Amino acid sequence: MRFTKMHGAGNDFVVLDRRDGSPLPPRHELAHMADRHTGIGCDQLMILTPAQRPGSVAGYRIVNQDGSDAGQCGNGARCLAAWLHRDGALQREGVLDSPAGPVFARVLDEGFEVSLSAPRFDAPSIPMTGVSSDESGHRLRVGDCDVRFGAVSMGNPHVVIEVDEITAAPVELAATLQSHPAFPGGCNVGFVQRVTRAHLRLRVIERGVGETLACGSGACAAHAWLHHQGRVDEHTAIDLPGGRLGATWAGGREEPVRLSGPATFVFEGTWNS
Ligand SMILES: N[C@H](CCC[C@H](N)C(=O)O)C(=O)O
Repeated sequence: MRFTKMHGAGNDFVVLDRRDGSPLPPRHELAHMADRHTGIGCDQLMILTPAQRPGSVAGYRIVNQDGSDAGQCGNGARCLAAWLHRDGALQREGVLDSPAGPVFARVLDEGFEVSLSAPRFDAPSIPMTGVSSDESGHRLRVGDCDVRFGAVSMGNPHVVIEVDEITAAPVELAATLQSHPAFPGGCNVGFVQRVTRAHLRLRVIERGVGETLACGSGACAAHAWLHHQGRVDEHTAIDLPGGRLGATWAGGREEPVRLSGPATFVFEGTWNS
């Protein structure tokens, strides 16, 4: 089975081409491919599938390192745009059918951009239940801590916790939040430091993976949440441990969040199943 290893700001992927509609390998085999010790190693497998809508370039599915499905993956979508561009299937721009709906992909002079869905902040969209909320956000008791956070669906669930200093973020809270009954589908947990109205620092502990070097939908969620609170401008540069991403959203209810950044080819290979 041919595969391509890629990364976007250190968030790494195994890309499989199933645009011919052939069946996917079983889930345990996908998790084996993602394993960093006994497999190829990646945060997510990005699987190209046949287009679902007339005019779309391709569809895709996302499988986390632990074999679970995800509804969206911003950096993975950017890497697929780069893959399809190299393949000749995507010229300057085109639509990809993601599990969360259409994603508009664009080749930039430097890097690749995708327009993910409009952010959703309501509890059922996350999904999230049993938390106390006011206009400044949500709160949840986790052990001795009163955790205040934002919640955003980017097609996948994100908790956004603002911290004063990213190096001192209480990342150990993430595991408890991820398995908390308040989030029946689990969640990705981002810790964000607002440096200025146009510059953020972010770390994301991903559902189904652990801490990643970057998370595109997490970057969009952090930007959208802070913009929703009136605390950042329309565009932010977001520094993650693996590199810089850009997020753009001016607050329109149906306006997609745009995510830009690098998409890099690492190697091609054959997996012997
Ligand atoms: N790395 C991805 C997110 C994967 C999402 C996944 N961990 C989940 O929602 O379960 C990104 O760039 O958006």
